[in-house]
Formats: sequence, structure tokens, C-alpha cells
Amino acid sequence: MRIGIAGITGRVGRLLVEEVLAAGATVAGGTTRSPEQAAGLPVGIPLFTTMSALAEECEAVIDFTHADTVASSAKSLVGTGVAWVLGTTGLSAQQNQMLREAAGYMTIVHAANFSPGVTLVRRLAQMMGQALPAESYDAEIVEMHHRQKVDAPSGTALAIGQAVALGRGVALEDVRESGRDGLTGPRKPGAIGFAALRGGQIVGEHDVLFTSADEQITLSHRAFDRRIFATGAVRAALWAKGREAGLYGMEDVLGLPPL
Ligand SMILES: NC(=O)C1=CN([C@@H]2O[C@H](COP(=O)(O)OP(=O)(O)OC[C@H]3O[C@@H](n4cnc5c(N)ncnc54)[C@H](OP(=O)(O)O)[C@@H]3O)[C@@H](O)[C@H]2O)C=CC1
Ligand SMILES: O=C(O)C1=N[C@H](C(=O)O)C[C@H](O)C1
Repeated sequence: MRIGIAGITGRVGRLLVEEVLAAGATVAGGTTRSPEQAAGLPVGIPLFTTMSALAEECEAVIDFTHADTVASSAKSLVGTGVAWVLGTTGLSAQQNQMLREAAGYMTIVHAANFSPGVTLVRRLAQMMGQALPAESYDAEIVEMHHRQKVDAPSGTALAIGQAVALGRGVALEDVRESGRDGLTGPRKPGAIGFAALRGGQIVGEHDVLFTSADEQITLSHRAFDRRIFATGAVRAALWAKGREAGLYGMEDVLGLPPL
């Protein structure tokens, strides 16, 4: 299979090159805004400055770049027959809506976290949201990442929050509490809270806490190596080949029922 890598010079992009090759697939090329940054990549990988040019060379694109690229990438990929495996986080509501619309015409696998562990944490978080009454159990999600991360809360934290909200039968937008600071007043009943910490080179840590007057239950996930995201994304690209148009997630790739 010919796989393209959008953001090939990035932290995940460089690992994707190794993981595509390890899976026995071909690195059909990559995008970068400045090809001189490609130092250290294996020689001979074609580099492009646009998604359209990359799409001509491959059957799937794995994209770990920046939310600002989502609209133009959707336009470039619709109608090409190329599957889009998108790991970029920090998407706005409007950008998420664009993805849903594009998925009417093409195959998209979108996950805020391609690790199997986080996929299972989301499922457990949904079960806890369903089983533990929101009036008694306060749900808080704490994440910590490296100092270069540009979006907060992390896409994973929000995806876990969405799972808790789903379990509680509410919309996350209606109950989300992020970035408390100052004279906030007491915690709102039923809120799902988020706290984002940044420092050093931490790959990705997520804790989901349900705290009542009498007990606390915590789900924790630690990514030790970001290769776990690259391996999962390559798995998703191989899975996406020949799939009908639609918006899929890592649950689909792992063969789990939808949340
Ligand atoms: N779903 C998942 O499992 C995971 C998701 N992520 C997400 O993936 C994304 C990338 O993460 P990471 O690899 O650490 O980031 P990096 O900044 O290391 O890499 C991103 C690459 O994308 C390119 N890029 C950045 N901004 C733009 C832009 N505005 N337009 C076009 N290209 C751009 C840059 O390449 P150049 O300068 O060469 O153009 C850059 O090297 C983030 O959103 C992150 O949160 C990260 C890990 C796991
Ligand atoms: O930017 C990162 O590094 C990561 N981003 C993803 C997110 O926002 O959840 C996934 C992972 O936690 C690493």
C-alpha cells in the first residue's frame, strides 16, 4: 500500500516513516512547508508542499499536522479516492463539521489518540459516566504533555470527556468546565472539569477522576513513547483501504462496537 505522510518532519511524522516501512508498506511521499527541514529523513522520499500533490501519489494519507490545515486538506482529498487518517487535534466545532461533511464522500479515520489503551479508557469512562450519578460523582480530567504542545485541553482529554458525557446522556459543550482561575464560585453540579499541565518532554498523560463524598475512582493512561500513536495510525491506514465513505474512529479499526 502507498501511504503519504502529511507533516513528515514532525515529531509523529518522522516515526510514521519508520512504522509505514515496518508494516511493509511504501512511503509514497510527505508534505512539509519547507523541504530543507527534511534533514534526517531517509533519502529518496518525495516531498511536496501541498496535500493535492501528495494525494496524487498515494492510497492513504496519514496526517499529523495542525488544525489550520483541516479545511484545505478536506478540499484537496475529497473525490481523489485517497483515505485520510487524521490525528491532528485542536479542531474547532466548524472544522469537525467539515470532517463530517467530507466523510459523506470519502473514507476518514479520525482519532485524537491512536493508542489502543486510550481507546479502551474512553470506553471505561463512558461506563463510569453511565454508572456513577453525576449529582454524587464529580468527573475531572487531568492531562499533561510536553512544553511544545499548542492545543489545550488535549484532544484525548476532550474525547474522554465526550465519552463521560455520552454515558451521562448530556452534551459535553453544556457541562464543560476548563481552566478555572480566580473567584470561580463552587463547582457546578454535573460539570465535567478539565485541567491541562505542560512541561518538559512528557509524551502524554491522562487521568480521569470520579470523586464523591465517600470514594474516588481514577483511570490513568501513560504513553511512554509516541511511537504508539504512529503504529496505531499505520494500522488505521491499512484498515481504511477499500472502506466505503464514512467517518470512522479507532474503535472501528480495533473492531469494537461504537460508543
Ligand atoms: N491522534 C494521535 O494519536 C496524536 C495526535 N497528535 C497531534 O498531532 C499533531 C502533530 O503533533 P506533533 O507531531 O507532535 O507536532 P509537530 O509540530 O512536531 O509536527 C507537525 C508538523 O506539521 C507541520 N505543520 C505545523 N503547522 C502547520 C501548518 N499550519 N500548516 C501546514 N503544516 C503544518 C510541520 O511541518 P513543516 O514545518 O515541515 O511544514 C510540523 O513538523 C498535533 O495536533 C498533536 O496534538 C500527536 C500525537 C498523537
Ligand atoms: O500533542 C501531542 O503530543 C499529543 N496529542 C494528542 C492529544 O492532543 O490528545 C494525543 C497525545 O496525547 C499526544
